Amino acid sequence: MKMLEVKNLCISFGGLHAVDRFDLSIDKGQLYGLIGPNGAGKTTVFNLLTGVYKPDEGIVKLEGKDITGLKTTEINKAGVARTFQNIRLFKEMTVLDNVKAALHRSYRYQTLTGILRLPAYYKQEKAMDEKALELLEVFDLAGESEVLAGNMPYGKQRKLEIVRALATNPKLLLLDEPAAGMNPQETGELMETIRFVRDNFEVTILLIEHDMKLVSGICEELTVLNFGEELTHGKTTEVLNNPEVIKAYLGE
Ligand SMILES: Nc1ncnc2c1ncn2[C@@H]1O[C@H](COP(=O)(O)OP(=O)(O)OP(=O)(O)O)[C@@H](O)[C@H]1O
Repeated sequence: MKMLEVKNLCISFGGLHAVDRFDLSIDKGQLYGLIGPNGAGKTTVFNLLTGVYKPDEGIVKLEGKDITGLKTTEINKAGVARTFQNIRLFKEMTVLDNVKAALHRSYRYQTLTGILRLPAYYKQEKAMDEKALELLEVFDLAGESEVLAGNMPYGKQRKLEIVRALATNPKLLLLDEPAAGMNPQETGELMETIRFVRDNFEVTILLIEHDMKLVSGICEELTVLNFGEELTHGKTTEVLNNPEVIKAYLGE
């Protein structure tokens, strides 16, 4: 069974077909790329997959389960997590608390337990501390657990975003331009991190990226969007050598 199966996804804003008859099929454990020129509709696809927008038409299935049109929280619960083009961290909170905020979704105590600070509350807080630190250790961020997220270097903030997404225990991780604003060294480290995540967290990854070095370095297959429609899809090297794709990027 496919991890993600998208058929005939469509959404228009006014007269603009932002995403038009879009199909996507991703196997479990794949590292898949969604590329295309600026304004092609890539982020809109992510917004449709995560329930930010409801599609006008089409169907989205996660491991065979229809998740089309569900709310963002329901889709996250079903196993889809994402990061954003612009970093969205709680910059005034510590690195540890950022991860704990994401974990809260899976560790739910009764409101009263929290308000009255009953023993169950402390037990769960401790469990969350341990889980968050464990995750941070895996990503070599445990040493900075008490640092304010906004004070960390850019590359580490991006890494923390991925940790926060993983804290929700996803089957499918969507990364929106994870290398945006990174220097070549940070991008190189990010590629290692993404591969590591795929191999060690049993997660399937779909990423949007403009950095072709990253795309060709880690994506096994690609779909190219152009003006809201699929231009082509297939193995990464074949797609990147396709004259139509080169033309779309050069804007000829
Ligand atoms: N909420 C909205 N209302 C109106 N138009 C929108 C909305 N969201 C996206 N669009 C339009 O849909 C088109 C696709 O935008 P989108 O952000 O998905 O492109 P993209 O491929 O992610 O671009 P980039 O690579 O520059 O991030 C654009 O023309 C954009 O202006």
